[in-house]
Amino acid sequence: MSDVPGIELNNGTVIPQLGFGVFQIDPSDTAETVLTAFEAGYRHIDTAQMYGNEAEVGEAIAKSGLGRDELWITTKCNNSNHGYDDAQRALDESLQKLGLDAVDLYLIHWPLPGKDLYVDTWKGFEKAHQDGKTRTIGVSNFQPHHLDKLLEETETVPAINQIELHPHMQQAGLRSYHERHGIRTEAWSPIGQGKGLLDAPELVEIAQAHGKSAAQVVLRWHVQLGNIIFPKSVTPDRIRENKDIFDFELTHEDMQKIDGMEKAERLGPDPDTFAR
Ligand SMILES: NC(=O)C1=CN([C@@H]2O[C@H](COP(=O)(O)OP(=O)(O)OC[C@H]3O[C@@H](n4cnc5c(N)ncnc54)[C@H](OP(=O)(O)O)[C@@H]3O)[C@@H](O)[C@H]2O)C=CC1
Ligand SMILES: O=C1CO[C@H](CO)[C@@H](O)[C@@H]1O
Repeated sequence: MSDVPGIELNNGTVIPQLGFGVFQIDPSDTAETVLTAFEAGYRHIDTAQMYGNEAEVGEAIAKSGLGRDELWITTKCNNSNHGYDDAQRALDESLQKLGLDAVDLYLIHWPLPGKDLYVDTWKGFEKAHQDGKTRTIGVSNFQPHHLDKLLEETETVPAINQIELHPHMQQAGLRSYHERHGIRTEAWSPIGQGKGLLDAPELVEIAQAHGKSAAQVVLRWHVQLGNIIFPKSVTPDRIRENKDIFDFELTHEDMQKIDGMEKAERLGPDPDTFAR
């Protein structure tokens, strides 16, 4: 039995709240690193066509001996593949690389203001879902105005919006939009990419009080907020450490202290201008 809680989505499927992210893992290290994550008990992998390591994630899945129904695999449609037909072709390519008949979650990686094709792309996603190539469809880096347009012009409410979210970029407005519309929040760069954030005195103090690391405290803060997370690491001890977050609880005061760290400071691109 996995100790990772599941979160129910608006289509009734259940996603493991903790997964493993593989952005910036070199393809030559990916299969071994994902196998280390599987050994540590992770069952949810977050990859993307953009990351260039889907084939190696597929290699790890094949080698793991785990049943397909034990795993949650997410991938994302690359920015170069927006549009009704291209999005479906891109998913076919990802499935071939992953060695799967279907993924659990397919995401539009960025809304891409320059192209403004995300409504057509989403209709392609709806078709891919009907065709059984993905169990669930969602978006990433969407702002409320992008979501409004999908809700007005298409049939399916995204199950998930994957957005940059950590103590320095808490996204209160988007999170409450998601709650109002039954969309679950996935937090990318959940520990703020490690450096800097994890030295913050607030986190160090809370970590000492619980006998945990600052990374575990931040990940636990996400869990208690209901966010879905997939920290990345190539370091086996950290891979195990980041999963060891289900045996303690942050107090209301701890949560408030971390809430007070908000700076509205992005580490990644702004979705309203990012157009590549
Ligand atoms: N949809 C989108 O646009 C985006 C999605 N993502 C997704 O989110 C995932 C996670 O985000 P990412 O940007 O990688 O950032 P994370 O917040 O997961 O941080 C990863 C960094 O933190 C370090 N780290 C990991 N664990 C610890 C620890 N316990 N203590 C100290 N340092 C640690 C890692 O180092 P090391 O590896 O050396 O151990 C790495 O440098 C990605 O892999 C990807 O799947 C990310 C960006 C954008
Ligand atoms: O997933 C991703 C990883 O990070 C990149 C740089 O911030 C993003 O562009 C991309 O969306």
